[in-house]
Amino acid sequence: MSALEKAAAGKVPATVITGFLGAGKTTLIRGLLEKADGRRLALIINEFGDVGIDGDILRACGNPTCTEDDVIELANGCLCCTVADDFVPAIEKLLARPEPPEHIIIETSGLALPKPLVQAFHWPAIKTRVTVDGVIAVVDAAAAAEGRFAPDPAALEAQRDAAGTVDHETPIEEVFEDQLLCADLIVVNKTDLVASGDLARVEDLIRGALSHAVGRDAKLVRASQGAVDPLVLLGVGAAVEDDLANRPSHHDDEDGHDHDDFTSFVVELPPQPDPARLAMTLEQVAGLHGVLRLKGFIDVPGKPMRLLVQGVGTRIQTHYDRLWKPGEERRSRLVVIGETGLDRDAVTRAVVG
Ligand SMILES: Nc1nc2c(ncn2[C@@H]2O[C@H](COP(=O)(O)OP(=O)(O)OP(=O)(O)O)[C@@H](O)[C@H]2O)c(=O)[nH]1
Repeated sequence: MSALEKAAAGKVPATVITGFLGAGKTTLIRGLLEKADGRRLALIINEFGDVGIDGDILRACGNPTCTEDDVIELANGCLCCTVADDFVPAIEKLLARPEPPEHIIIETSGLALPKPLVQAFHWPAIKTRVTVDGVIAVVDAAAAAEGRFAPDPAALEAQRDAAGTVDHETPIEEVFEDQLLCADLIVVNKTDLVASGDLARVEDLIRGALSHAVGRDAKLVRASQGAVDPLVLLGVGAAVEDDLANRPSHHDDEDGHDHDDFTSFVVELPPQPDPARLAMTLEQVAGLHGVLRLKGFIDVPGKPMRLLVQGVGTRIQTHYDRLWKPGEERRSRLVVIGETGLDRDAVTRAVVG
C-alpha cells in the first residue's frame, strides 16, 4: 500500500525524531508545537535515564496545543527495547482518545536506534491504524564539526591489530550513523555555532555516512534552534515501516541490542545560590570526565523560577524556564549521561562540591 493509500485508509501518521544526545530534538519539537496551527499533535517522548526532563520542558512551554494528555513520557531506557510493555500501549492509548491525534510525534532518546522502533509499527495492534510518515534525524553541527562522530585517525592507528585490521566504529559513531541511515530528512542543526566551511565539512561527513544506504536519498536541511517549516517536517509520506530493507543498521545481525556502552545517573545537589559558578563547575567536570550530556532543574534560593540546566559536551546553558508550582518540591537534580566507565562518584563529588 502506498503512503497515499495509507492516508486514505485513515491511518494516523507518526513522525520519529531521532538524533544523538543534545542534538536539538526537543527544541525542534517545541518549534513544531508553536506552529501546529490548530492541528492535534500528540507526543511520545523517550529518554535515557529514569528522570523525565524533556516532557517537562515541553509542558513548560505553555503551549495550548500541548496539554498534559498530549504528552506521554516513556522514561528509563530505549523505546525499541520496551515495545510491548510501553510503546504499543502508549500508541493505543492515544488512538483510543475521544479525539485521536491527527499526527503523532515520537522523540527517541539520543542513544536509541530508530530502526527497531519503526519495526514496532508491524505489531498487529497498531499496524492497521498508524503509518510512519517519516524519520527525521537531527544533527548537532557543532559537535560534528568538533569531530565527535568521526573516527579519530590517531585512535584508529592505535587500534590496528596484528593482522592490520581495525574495528573503527566507536559506540558513538555507530549510534550516530544508525540514526542517519534510517532517516528521510536530516536537520543539520546549530548552524549558528559553526562557520560555513565547517558546515560544508559536516554535510560531507553526513553524506559519507549515508553512502552506506545505496538507493536512498535522504534530504539535508540546515537549521538553527531546530526551526524548520512544519510542511517540510510533516507529511513526508514515506511509509517507513514498509521500507526498512533500504535502511541498513550496524545492528542488523543482532537480536535486540543492549546499552552496555552508555551509562546515566542522577546527581542530587543542594540549592545553588550562584548559577554562573555552577555552570563553570559543570563545564570543567564535563571536560575532565568526558560527560556527553547533562540536564536538569536547579533550585536557586530566592528565585521564584526554576533554573533549567542544559549541557551538551562542555557547552553549558542555563535559563529560568518556569515558576515553581505551589507545593512543588524545589529539588535540584541533574541527569548525567556518558560512556560506560564514567566515574559516577568522582562526577558527583565534583558537582556537589
Ligand atoms: N546554539 C544553539 N543551541 C541549540 C540549538 N538547538 C538546540 N540548542 C541547545 O542545545 C541543547 C540541547 O537541546 P535539546 O533540544 O534539549 O536536545 P535533545 O536532542 O532533545 O537532547 P536529548 O533529548 O538529551 O538527546 C539545549 O541547551 C538547547 O537550547 C541551536 O540551533 N543552536
